[in-house]
Amino acid sequence: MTQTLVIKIGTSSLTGGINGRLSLATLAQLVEVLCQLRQQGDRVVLVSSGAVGVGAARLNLRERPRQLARKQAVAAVGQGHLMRIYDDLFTVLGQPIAQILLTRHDIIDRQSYLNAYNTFHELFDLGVIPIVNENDTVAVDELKFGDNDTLSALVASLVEADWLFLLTDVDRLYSADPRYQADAKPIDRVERFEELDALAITLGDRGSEWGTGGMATKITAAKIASEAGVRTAITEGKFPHNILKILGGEALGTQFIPQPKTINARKRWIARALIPRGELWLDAGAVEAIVHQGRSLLAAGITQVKGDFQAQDAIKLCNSNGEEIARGLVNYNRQELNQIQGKRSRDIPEILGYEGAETIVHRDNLVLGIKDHGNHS
Ligand SMILES: Nc1ncnc2c1ncn2[C@@H]1O[C@H](COP(=O)(O)OP(=O)(O)O)[C@@H](O)[C@H]1O
Ligand SMILES: N[C@@H](CCC(=O)OP(=O)(O)O)C(=O)O
Repeated sequence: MTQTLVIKIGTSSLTGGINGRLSLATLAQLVEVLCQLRQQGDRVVLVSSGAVGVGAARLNLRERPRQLARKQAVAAVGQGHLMRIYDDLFTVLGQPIAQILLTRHDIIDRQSYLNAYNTFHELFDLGVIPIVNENDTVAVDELKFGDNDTLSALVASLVEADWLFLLTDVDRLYSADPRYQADAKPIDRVERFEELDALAITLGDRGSEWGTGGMATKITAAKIASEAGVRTAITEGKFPHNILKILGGEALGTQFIPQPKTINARKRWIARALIPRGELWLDAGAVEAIVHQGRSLLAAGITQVKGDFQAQDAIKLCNSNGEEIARGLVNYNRQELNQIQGKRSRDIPEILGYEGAETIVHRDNLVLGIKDHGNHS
């Protein structure tokens, strides 16, 4: 059976050894495994970090640059170098590759998102392995993925992958960072994310010296992927053959069981690809109408408006305690909502002086049961 596989390799696995230089053995084995999967007929996407790390090594920098402009410049050096190495290795095995650099903005913009979808599918048809990274050189600070774990999960959701592999420098998730707690317990399988909350895992906020996200961003990625029906495995990048073993059914690494897909691709994009720009707090009647009766949100049930947003931005819908109960695309901007919150729909044209949408968030643009990810600490 043909499968779609997204494999993400972190900086910590790509660069090892002396002075953070590229770990050639790992790269060569990874390339071999990916070519094997391609030859079996699978569709393969590689999400590769390393632009900043490789750029820094190329420029003989001793530590990861912190300042944005410097990081962007170093990434520009590293990305080209990294692709050249990938192209050399894949060419040895006759495998064509492509470079796809994405920014958060490309994912937020529906048209760019759909274009990216079409490009991935054309590349699959052509038998190419796309290699994805964040377009670090142009990404603006407040609109960055920052770590490639989240990016890889959004790519897995976009291409409707069967599997997401997160290759890192530990063999699996533990109850605590194994670098500091020798007795940390390994976690092999996660059926439901509530189990992780119950285990009270400690993840830290930063990974190894060159990595960015640590385990917290990997869990967030696994949640996003799982919601999109994608099975996720965290495993050690040093042993790329583990990918084949896991696909063959071996219980290696930490494997996250996907949830049944309950929302369509467009609603997944609203819920996870977009960044909410504001909040609408609702009274009990409005909560009941949207949660239990599947209705659109009308102005009458809005009690508070927060944030600064434009029409068609994503916003959070919250109950009277401020807990998020849904997310959606809003039909009015902040100033308009200040005027019409709590008002009857039929009075809106007179208040605003023009005919607007009847609903504030239409039910086709509304996603229920949303929880903010990444609340592990
Ligand atoms: N609970 C945990 N289980 C496993 N590893 C953890 C945990 N908490 C923190 N870590 C650390 O996360 C690191 C991997 O993250 P990171 O360096 O960002 O990797 P990558 O570059 O692969 O994204 C590991 O080296 C490990 O020390
Ligand atoms: N886009 C960045 C990724 C940053 C990064 O280090 O990510 P990761 O190693 O996956 O935690 C790069 O290529 O350097």
